[in-house]
Amino acid sequence: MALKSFVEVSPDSHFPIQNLPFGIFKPEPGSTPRPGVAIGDYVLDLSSISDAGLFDGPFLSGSDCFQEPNLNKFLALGRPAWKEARATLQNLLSADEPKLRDNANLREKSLVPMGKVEMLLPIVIGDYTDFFSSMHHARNCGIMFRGPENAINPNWFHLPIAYHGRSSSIVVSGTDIIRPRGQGHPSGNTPPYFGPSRKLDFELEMAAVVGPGNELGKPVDVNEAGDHIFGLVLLNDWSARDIQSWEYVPLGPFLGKSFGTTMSPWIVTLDALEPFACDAPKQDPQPLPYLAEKISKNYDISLEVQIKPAGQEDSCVVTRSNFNHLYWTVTQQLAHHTINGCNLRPGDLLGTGTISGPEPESYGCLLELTWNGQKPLSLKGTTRKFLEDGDEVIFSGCSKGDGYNVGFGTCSGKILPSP
Ligand SMILES: O=C(O)/C=C/C(=O)CC(=O)CC(=O)O
Ligand SMILES: [Ca+2]
Ligand SMILES: [Mg+2]
Repeated sequence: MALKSFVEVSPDSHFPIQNLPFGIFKPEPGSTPRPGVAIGDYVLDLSSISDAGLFDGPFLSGSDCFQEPNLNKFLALGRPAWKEARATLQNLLSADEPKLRDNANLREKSLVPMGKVEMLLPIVIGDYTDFFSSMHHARNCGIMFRGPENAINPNWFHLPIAYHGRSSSIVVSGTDIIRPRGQGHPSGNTPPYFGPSRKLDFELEMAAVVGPGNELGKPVDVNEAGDHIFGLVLLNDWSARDIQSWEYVPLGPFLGKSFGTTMSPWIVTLDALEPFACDAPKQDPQPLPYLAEKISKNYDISLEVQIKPAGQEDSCVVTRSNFNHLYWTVTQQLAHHTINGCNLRPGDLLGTGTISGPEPESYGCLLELTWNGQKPLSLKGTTRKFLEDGDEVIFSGCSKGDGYNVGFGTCSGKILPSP
């Protein structure tokens, strides 16, 4: 029999008892931020569960990590504590456990309707790195930016490359994004222009949330890298393609990326995703030993992007992809990140890179979907080459199990005009 909660959860919910993603929320305006897990249409307040002494296992009974306004302290405790929290919460929320089910007072205090809460960024992000791990995305961008002969640089197949992103401009889903201004260069010998970006794009990504991290100078073994990843979120690496293509040679992404990055509020744990683990693509050539994993796995997570065009009621699906298209796994990314001795810290964020699949309907950004604006997309009565002011971009992600989902909810943002 599948595990069931006493909290009513509709069959299409992203948040059944099998999921229990972690976030930070305010139960009402003015109240202090606190950790919670999503269960159906409710958020379970972990600060009240902790106050009630219900985290009684060896790792969490003496900890005040659930009284914190972010999850960093909990992340630093590592996998044994994460597993204990999940087991405690699955037990407390299950249909046949009376402790919370039959305690009206505690239920009233700790179960808050999701419609009433404000979700915040769940972690303090010290450092944000964005990888480039979909071969399809790398090839398509390469053809457009560098020409078909050199579409993918030879190093790409030997190491998961990345750029250092900007953590200060990472915002939680629902935050508006102001169209960036910057320099662009139309073509040929014309001088550069300055103004609002004319090629504003989204990038469909996910990101790994780092747990305990490592000491400076001590790399993480690729086969132990999984223990350093708490979970995954949806991530939109908004990109201004005109600013990017003019500025980023030879040093890489800068102002074309750093004006905003949106993440979903719920961190879905790797433990919840384990039933959806699948083989990662075969890597050819074989990676060097420090990147060779005993078990190389991805997760089967269906991803979808919708655009709600300015002034319209309905949104249109513009692409459908899957996390399992990634060539480099998140554990290889993490191991590679630390191989030179670089230290990761609790709450660091590792973007996967744009997740494009092989078919044009599965490309992960407008640059690819419209082939740099050459083939506009039709969206119910209107068309788009790139994003316009007032457009809202909505990502969703979900793994479908036998009679239940493990989902991420949504990650959305609306474009506001440049000031
Ligand atoms: O092909 C390039 O030169 C750059 C592509 C990107 O936009 C970089 C990036 O954000 C990586 C990714 O999302 O996969
Ligand atoms: Ca990116
Ligand atoms: Mg960005």
